[in-house]
Amino acid sequence: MMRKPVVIGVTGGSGSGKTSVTKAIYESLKDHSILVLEQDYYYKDQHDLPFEERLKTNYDHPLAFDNDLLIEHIEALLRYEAIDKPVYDYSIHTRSEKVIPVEPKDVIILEGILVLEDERLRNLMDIKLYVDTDPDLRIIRRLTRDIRERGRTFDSVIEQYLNVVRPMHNQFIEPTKRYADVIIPEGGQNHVAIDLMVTKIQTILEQKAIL
Ligand SMILES: Nc1ncnc2c1ncn2[C@@H]1O[C@H](COP(=O)(O)OP(=O)(O)O)[C@@H](O)[C@H]1O
Ligand SMILES: Nc1ccn([C@@H]2O[C@H](COP(=O)(O)O)[C@@H](O)[C@H]2O)c(=O)n1
Repeated sequence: MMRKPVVIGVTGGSGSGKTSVTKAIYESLKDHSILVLEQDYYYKDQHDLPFEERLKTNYDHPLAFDNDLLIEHIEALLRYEAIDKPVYDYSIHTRSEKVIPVEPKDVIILEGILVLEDERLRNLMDIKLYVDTDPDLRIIRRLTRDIRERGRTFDSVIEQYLNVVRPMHNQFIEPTKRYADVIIPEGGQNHVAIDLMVTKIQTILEQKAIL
Protein backbone atom coordinates (compact mmCIF):
# COMPACT_ATOMS: atom_id res chain seq x y z
CA MET A 1 0.00 0.00 0.00
CA MET A 2 1.34 3.47 -0.86
CA ARG A 3 2.19 5.63 2.17
CA LYS A 4 -0.01 8.74 2.47
CA PRO A 5 -0.38 11.23 5.31
CA VAL A 6 -3.60 11.47 7.32
CA VAL A 7 -5.41 14.81 6.98
CA ILE A 8 -7.62 16.09 9.81
CA GLY A 9 -9.77 19.19 9.31
CA VAL A 10 -10.64 21.20 12.43
CA THR A 11 -13.23 23.93 12.07
CA GLY A 12 -15.73 25.95 14.14
CA GLY A 13 -16.55 29.60 14.70
CA SER A 14 -14.05 32.23 15.70
CA GLY A 15 -13.12 31.73 19.38
CA SER A 16 -14.67 28.25 19.49
CA GLY A 17 -11.40 26.60 20.53
CA LYS A 18 -10.11 25.24 17.19
CA THR A 19 -6.54 26.24 17.96
CA SER A 20 -6.78 24.78 21.47
CA VAL A 21 -8.16 21.45 20.17
CA THR A 22 -5.48 21.39 17.48
CA LYS A 23 -2.73 22.05 20.06
CA ALA A 24 -4.09 19.31 22.34
CA ILE A 25 -4.11 16.75 19.50
CA TYR A 26 -0.66 17.92 18.38
CA GLU A 27 0.77 17.60 21.91
CA SER A 28 -0.60 14.05 22.27
CA LEU A 29 0.93 12.97 18.95
CA LYS A 30 4.08 15.07 18.86
CA ASP A 31 6.35 12.06 19.31
CA HIS A 32 5.03 10.91 15.96
CA SER A 33 5.21 12.84 12.75
CA ILE A 34 2.65 15.67 12.76
CA LEU A 35 2.26 19.22 11.44
CA VAL A 36 -0.37 21.98 11.56
CA LEU A 37 -1.55 24.20 8.70
CA GLU A 38 -3.58 27.26 9.73
CA GLN A 39 -6.07 28.41 7.09
CA ASP A 40 -5.64 31.95 8.50
CA TYR A 41 -2.06 31.98 7.20
CA TYR A 42 -3.56 31.59 3.73
CA TYR A 43 -5.61 34.80 3.74
CA LYS A 44 -5.06 36.48 0.37
CA ASP A 45 -1.99 38.65 0.30
CA GLN A 46 -2.96 42.34 0.60
CA HIS A 47 0.42 44.04 0.37
CA ASP A 48 -0.76 46.09 -2.60
CA LEU A 49 -3.72 47.52 -0.66
CA PRO A 50 -3.28 50.54 1.63
CA PHE A 51 -3.82 49.76 5.35
CA GLU A 52 -7.12 51.69 5.42
CA GLU A 53 -8.47 49.51 2.59
CA ARG A 54 -7.39 46.30 4.37
CA LEU A 55 -9.58 47.31 7.31
CA LYS A 56 -12.60 47.05 5.01
CA THR A 57 -11.92 43.44 3.90
CA ASN A 58 -14.45 40.83 4.97
CA TYR A 59 -12.17 38.26 6.67
CA ASP A 60 -15.05 35.88 7.36
CA HIS A 61 -16.04 35.33 3.73
CA PRO A 62 -14.77 32.31 1.77
CA LEU A 63 -13.33 34.61 -0.92
CA ALA A 64 -10.90 36.14 1.61
CA PHE A 65 -8.79 32.97 1.51
CA ASP A 66 -6.25 31.82 -1.06
CA ASN A 67 -7.51 28.23 -0.98
CA ASP A 68 -5.78 27.49 -4.30
CA LEU A 69 -2.40 27.97 -2.62
CA LEU A 70 -3.56 26.05 0.46
CA ILE A 71 -4.67 23.09 -1.70
CA GLU A 72 -1.43 23.22 -3.67
CA HIS A 73 0.48 22.99 -0.37
CA ILE A 74 -1.61 20.12 1.01
CA GLU A 75 -1.23 18.19 -2.23
CA ALA A 76 2.56 18.67 -2.07
CA LEU A 77 2.61 17.46 1.57
CA LEU A 78 0.51 14.44 0.54
CA ARG A 79 3.29 13.60 -1.93
CA TYR A 80 5.75 14.00 0.97
CA GLU A 81 7.21 17.18 -0.52
CA ALA A 82 8.24 20.20 1.61
CA ILE A 83 6.41 23.56 1.37
CA ASP A 84 7.09 27.19 2.29
CA LYS A 85 4.15 28.07 4.55
CA PRO A 86 3.10 31.74 4.53
CA VAL A 87 3.00 33.66 7.80
CA TYR A 88 0.05 35.96 8.56
CA ASP A 89 0.23 39.17 10.59
CA TYR A 90 -3.21 40.14 11.99
CA SER A 91 -1.99 43.54 13.12
CA ILE A 92 -1.28 44.62 9.51
CA HIS A 93 -4.02 42.46 7.92
CA THR A 94 -1.73 40.75 5.45
CA ARG A 95 1.01 38.15 5.10
CA SER A 96 4.36 38.97 6.59
CA GLU A 97 7.52 38.90 4.48
CA LYS A 98 8.54 35.63 6.12
CA VAL A 99 7.67 32.05 5.15
CA ILE A 100 8.15 28.93 7.27
CA PRO A 101 9.76 25.94 5.57
CA VAL A 102 7.64 22.89 6.48
CA GLU A 103 8.84 19.32 6.02
CA PRO A 104 6.19 16.68 5.16
CA LYS A 105 4.76 14.62 8.03
CA ASP A 106 2.45 11.61 8.45
CA VAL A 107 -0.35 13.62 10.10
CA ILE A 108 -1.55 17.01 8.80
CA ILE A 109 -4.01 19.05 10.88
CA LEU A 110 -5.73 21.75 8.85
CA GLU A 111 -7.39 24.29 11.14
CA GLY A 112 -9.59 27.26 10.24
CA ILE A 113 -13.05 28.84 10.19
CA LEU A 114 -13.86 27.78 6.63
CA VAL A 115 -11.88 24.59 5.99
CA LEU A 116 -15.10 22.55 5.57
CA GLU A 117 -16.71 25.15 3.30
CA ASP A 118 -14.57 24.28 0.25
CA GLU A 119 -15.45 20.89 -1.23
CA ARG A 120 -11.91 20.50 -2.59
CA LEU A 121 -10.52 20.80 0.95
CA ARG A 122 -13.14 18.42 2.36
CA ASN A 123 -12.16 15.84 -0.24
CA LEU A 124 -8.58 15.89 1.01
CA MET A 125 -9.58 15.11 4.64
CA ASP A 126 -9.71 11.75 6.40
CA ILE A 127 -11.44 13.17 9.51
CA LYS A 128 -13.54 16.32 9.81
CA LEU A 129 -14.10 17.97 13.21
CA TYR A 130 -16.38 20.87 14.12
CA VAL A 131 -15.72 22.61 17.44
CA ASP A 132 -19.09 23.82 18.67
CA THR A 133 -19.08 26.55 21.30
CA ASP A 134 -21.89 28.94 22.23
CA PRO A 135 -21.67 32.43 20.66
CA ASP A 136 -21.49 34.22 24.04
CA LEU A 137 -18.37 32.27 25.01
CA ARG A 138 -16.86 32.75 21.57
CA ILE A 139 -17.22 36.54 21.62
CA ILE A 140 -15.81 36.78 25.15
CA ARG A 141 -12.82 34.66 24.14
CA ARG A 142 -12.33 36.61 20.93
CA LEU A 143 -12.48 39.98 22.68
CA THR A 144 -9.83 39.00 25.18
CA ARG A 145 -7.59 37.41 22.58
CA ASP A 146 -7.89 40.08 19.87
CA ILE A 147 -7.11 42.90 22.31
CA ARG A 148 -4.18 40.98 23.86
CA GLU A 149 -2.74 39.30 20.80
CA ARG A 150 -4.05 40.83 17.58
CA GLY A 151 -3.63 44.56 18.23
CA ARG A 152 -7.36 45.38 18.36
CA THR A 153 -9.49 47.74 20.47
CA PHE A 154 -12.64 46.77 22.41
CA ASP A 155 -14.82 48.87 20.07
CA SER A 156 -13.29 47.46 16.88
CA VAL A 157 -13.84 43.85 17.99
CA ILE A 158 -17.47 44.51 18.90
CA GLU A 159 -18.15 46.43 15.69
CA GLN A 160 -16.54 43.72 13.50
CA TYR A 161 -18.35 40.97 15.41
CA LEU A 162 -21.82 42.46 14.99
CA ASN A 163 -21.42 43.65 11.39
CA VAL A 164 -19.34 40.87 9.87
CA VAL A 165 -18.29 37.93 12.06
CA ARG A 166 -21.75 37.03 13.37
CA PRO A 167 -23.65 37.19 10.03
CA MET A 168 -20.83 35.39 8.17
CA HIS A 169 -20.75 32.72 10.88
CA ASN A 170 -24.44 32.07 10.40
CA GLN A 171 -24.21 32.12 6.61
CA PHE A 172 -20.99 30.20 5.96
CA ILE A 173 -19.48 28.53 9.05
CA GLU A 174 -22.39 27.06 11.02
CA PRO A 175 -23.81 25.31 7.88
CA THR A 176 -20.53 23.34 7.49
CA LYS A 177 -21.35 21.45 10.70
CA ARG A 178 -23.30 19.04 8.50
CA TYR A 179 -20.03 17.89 6.90
CA ALA A 180 -18.35 17.06 10.22
CA ASP A 181 -17.69 13.47 11.27
CA VAL A 182 -17.45 14.59 14.89
CA ILE A 183 -18.80 17.66 16.70
CA ILE A 184 -16.76 18.64 19.76
CA PRO A 185 -18.57 20.80 22.31
CA GLU A 186 -16.51 23.41 24.23
CA GLY A 187 -13.19 22.94 22.47
CA GLY A 188 -9.83 22.42 24.13
CA GLN A 189 -11.07 21.39 27.58
CA ASN A 190 -13.05 18.44 26.17
CA HIS A 191 -10.41 15.86 27.09
CA VAL A 192 -12.65 12.86 26.32
CA ALA A 193 -13.25 14.04 22.74
CA ILE A 194 -9.58 14.85 22.26
CA ASP A 195 -8.48 11.42 23.57
CA LEU A 196 -10.99 9.75 21.23
CA MET A 197 -9.60 11.71 18.29
CA VAL A 198 -6.00 10.84 19.17
CA THR A 199 -6.91 7.14 19.42
CA LYS A 200 -8.72 7.28 16.07
CA ILE A 201 -5.75 8.98 14.38
CA GLN A 202 -3.41 6.31 15.81
CA THR A 203 -5.70 3.58 14.46
CA ILE A 204 -5.67 5.15 10.98
CA LEU A 205 -1.88 5.41 11.11
CA GLU A 206 -1.63 1.73 12.09
CA GLN A 207 -4.01 0.75 9.29
CA LYS A 208 -1.86 2.72 6.88
CA ALA A 209 1.14 0.96 8.45
CA ILE A 210 2.83 4.26 9.26
CA LEU A 211 3.32 3.82 13.02
N1 LIG B 1 -12.16 26.33 27.37
C1 LIG B 1 -11.65 27.57 27.37
N2 LIG B 1 -11.82 28.36 28.44
C2 LIG B 1 -11.33 29.62 28.45
N3 LIG B 1 -10.64 30.18 27.44
C3 LIG B 1 -10.44 29.45 26.34
C4 LIG B 1 -10.93 28.10 26.25
N4 LIG B 1 -10.59 27.61 25.03
C5 LIG B 1 -9.92 28.60 24.40
N5 LIG B 1 -9.82 29.69 25.18
C6 LIG B 1 -9.18 30.97 24.86
O1 LIG B 1 -10.03 31.61 23.92
C7 LIG B 1 -9.28 32.18 22.86
C8 LIG B 1 -9.74 31.55 21.55
O2 LIG B 1 -9.44 30.15 21.58
P1 LIG B 1 -8.81 29.45 20.32
O3 LIG B 1 -8.47 28.05 20.66
O4 LIG B 1 -7.69 30.30 19.75
O5 LIG B 1 -10.08 29.49 19.35
P2 LIG B 1 -10.19 29.59 17.78
O6 LIG B 1 -8.92 29.04 17.19
O7 LIG B 1 -11.38 28.74 17.44
O8 LIG B 1 -10.42 31.03 17.46
C9 LIG B 1 -7.81 31.92 23.17
O9 LIG B 1 -7.28 33.07 23.77
C10 LIG B 1 -7.84 30.75 24.14
O10 LIG B 1 -6.76 30.79 25.03
N1 LIG C 1 -6.80 40.50 9.23
C1 LIG C 1 -7.69 39.72 9.86
C2 LIG C 1 -7.81 38.36 9.56
C3 LIG C 1 -8.73 37.61 10.24
N2 LIG C 1 -9.51 38.18 11.19
C4 LIG C 1 -10.49 37.38 11.94
O1 LIG C 1 -9.93 36.17 12.37
C5 LIG C 1 -10.97 35.23 12.56
C6 LIG C 1 -10.46 33.83 12.31
O2 LIG C 1 -9.50 33.48 13.28
P1 LIG C 1 -9.91 32.63 14.58
O3 LIG C 1 -8.59 32.25 15.16
O4 LIG C 1 -10.73 33.50 15.47
O5 LIG C 1 -10.70 31.44 14.09
C7 LIG C 1 -12.07 35.58 11.58
O6 LIG C 1 -13.33 35.55 12.23
C8 LIG C 1 -11.70 37.02 11.12
O7 LIG C 1 -12.73 37.92 11.41
C9 LIG C 1 -9.37 39.51 11.48
O8 LIG C 1 -10.08 40.05 12.37
N3 LIG C 1 -8.45 40.26 10.82
